[in-house]
Amino acid sequence: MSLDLVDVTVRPGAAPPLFPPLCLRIGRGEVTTVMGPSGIGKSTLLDAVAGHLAPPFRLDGTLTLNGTDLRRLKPEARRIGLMFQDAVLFPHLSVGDNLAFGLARSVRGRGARRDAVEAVLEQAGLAGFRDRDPASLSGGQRSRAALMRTLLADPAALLLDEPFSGLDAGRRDDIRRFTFDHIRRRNIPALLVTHDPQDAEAAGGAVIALGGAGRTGVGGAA
Ligand SMILES: Nc1ncnc2c1ncn2[C@@H]1O[C@H](COP(=O)(O)OP(=O)(O)OP(=O)(O)O)[C@@H](O)[C@H]1O
Repeated sequence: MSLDLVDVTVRPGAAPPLFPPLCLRIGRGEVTTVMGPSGIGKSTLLDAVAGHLAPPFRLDGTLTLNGTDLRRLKPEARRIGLMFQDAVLFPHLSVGDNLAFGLARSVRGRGARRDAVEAVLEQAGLAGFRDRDPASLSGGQRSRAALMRTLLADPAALLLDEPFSGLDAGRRDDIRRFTFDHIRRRNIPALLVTHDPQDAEAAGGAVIALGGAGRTGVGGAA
């Protein structure tokens, strides 16, 4: 059970690929970090995995999640959670309704949905915040709520694009630990894009430098 990339790269139309073919195997509960210079295509790689690649970009290579060919699936069928910098909560919904918005459709019934939201609020240290306006939360509280909203959708893998860079230094350590603990607890593979070596270190998994010469890769698929 893993997220596997075999000889994956992205081409803008007929132009050369943005980066040399990448091979990665990310096991359950593991976080692999992708680093590299600005413009090399890190965010575009995440778009490709999530299924949001827009023209003129084209994907080359093989992408599988737990053995399923992701390229055959529409984005919404891939069960991939996304977490970005400056996570945004819907301003017109309460914190609890924001989280319920992410809740997997498999959780049915008002009581069950409310219980699921209460449980993650508690895990996120946000017990009692259900009816609060998102604008009344600190940056760190908002980040935790946004991560929980993503996890409530019960993703089979998680993609993180500079998720901690909008946070002040004091908060960053807490949110990092919280995020990586949750990925391990959920036992899902995660792919992290960052410029911050401390993120890579805290992630604790393989670190890939995108944009070096030749084929790039780690893990069983390399
Ligand atoms: N229409 C296009 N045709 C050709 N190249 C394009 C087109 N649109 C974007 N690009 C290039 O594709 C690359 C996409 O970069 P991307 O945002 O994925 O990089 P990144 O590594 O995430 O950068 P950063 O670290 O700055 O966020 C850039 O080099 C950009 O110039």
